[in-house]
Amino acid sequence: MVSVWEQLEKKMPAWLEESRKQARSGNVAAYIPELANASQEALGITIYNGRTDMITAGEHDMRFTLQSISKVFTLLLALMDQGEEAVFSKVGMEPTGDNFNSMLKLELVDPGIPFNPLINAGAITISSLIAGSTPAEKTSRILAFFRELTGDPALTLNEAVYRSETGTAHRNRSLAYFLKANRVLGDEIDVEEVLEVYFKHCSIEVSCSHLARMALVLAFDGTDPVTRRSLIPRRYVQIAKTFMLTCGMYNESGSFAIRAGLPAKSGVAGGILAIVPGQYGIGVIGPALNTKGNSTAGVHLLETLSTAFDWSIF
Ligand SMILES: NC(=O)CC[C@H](N)C(=O)O
Repeated sequence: MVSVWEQLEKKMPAWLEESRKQARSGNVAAYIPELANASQEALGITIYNGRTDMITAGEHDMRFTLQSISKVFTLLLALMDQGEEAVFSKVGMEPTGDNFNSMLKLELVDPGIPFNPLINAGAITISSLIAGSTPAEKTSRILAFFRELTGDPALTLNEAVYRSETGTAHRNRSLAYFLKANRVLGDEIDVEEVLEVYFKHCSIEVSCSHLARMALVLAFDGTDPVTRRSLIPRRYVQIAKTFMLTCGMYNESGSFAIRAGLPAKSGVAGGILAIVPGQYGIGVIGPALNTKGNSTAGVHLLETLSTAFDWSIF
């Protein structure tokens, strides 16, 4: 009998080329000017089971920045640093149905805390909860954690993307000042310092294999199946995976849950990290985005795979 892994290896190139056609209907993010340089037609994927070689196809070697994908892992670090109660006194647990950078509900709903840690307002709040007395110390703890998860000691920031974002992030700045006004960021917290930590973790540069490796740790409940090291408590991974399912694809999380049924997180550079629990970690890059901010071709490819192998967790 042909195994799933063998079928994946065999069929992946054709599936990838089919999904690549979807890139034409999307647009590369341009609100962070540096991201606009990415190739519209690119699509790459890496799947890892922790035992054999990774399965790769397309432009899987392409480098891109994590952007919102980093939010899952800063949430995990904040949970490890502060515990569940402290974190959820500052951010909620509900999807918004609004865009990832929306300000709307911070004003409409009382108390004005961000609805969840995966929207920008929530992730900026999470940045303020990372242990460390300076932005440099917080950033280096984040980098150390991400290096451990990817097994890559050379993982680092893309400085050009960081500078490009920090120079143009008027909306994120207003979100952060709004959080300050709502006292979600307390008196002791400097808004610019929190934003520095946030923009820096969004600018960490990866390829699909890094995403697949990070996803694999979550797929195995926080214990790296390759090194057998326990990196994250299981309870926190459970929280992160639940957020990925309900909020990870922004306000497209519902239809992605119905069509693919996998915990996943996307970023505006076009990356998607997806988990097949207990089995695989998946990393995808496709810079052309749909109107919700998700990779058009990447979403199509993940939905194709999940349907073909009945991967939905439901
Ligand atoms: N959706 C995203 O990937 C957003 C992350 C990006 N750094 C921002 O704050 O706008």
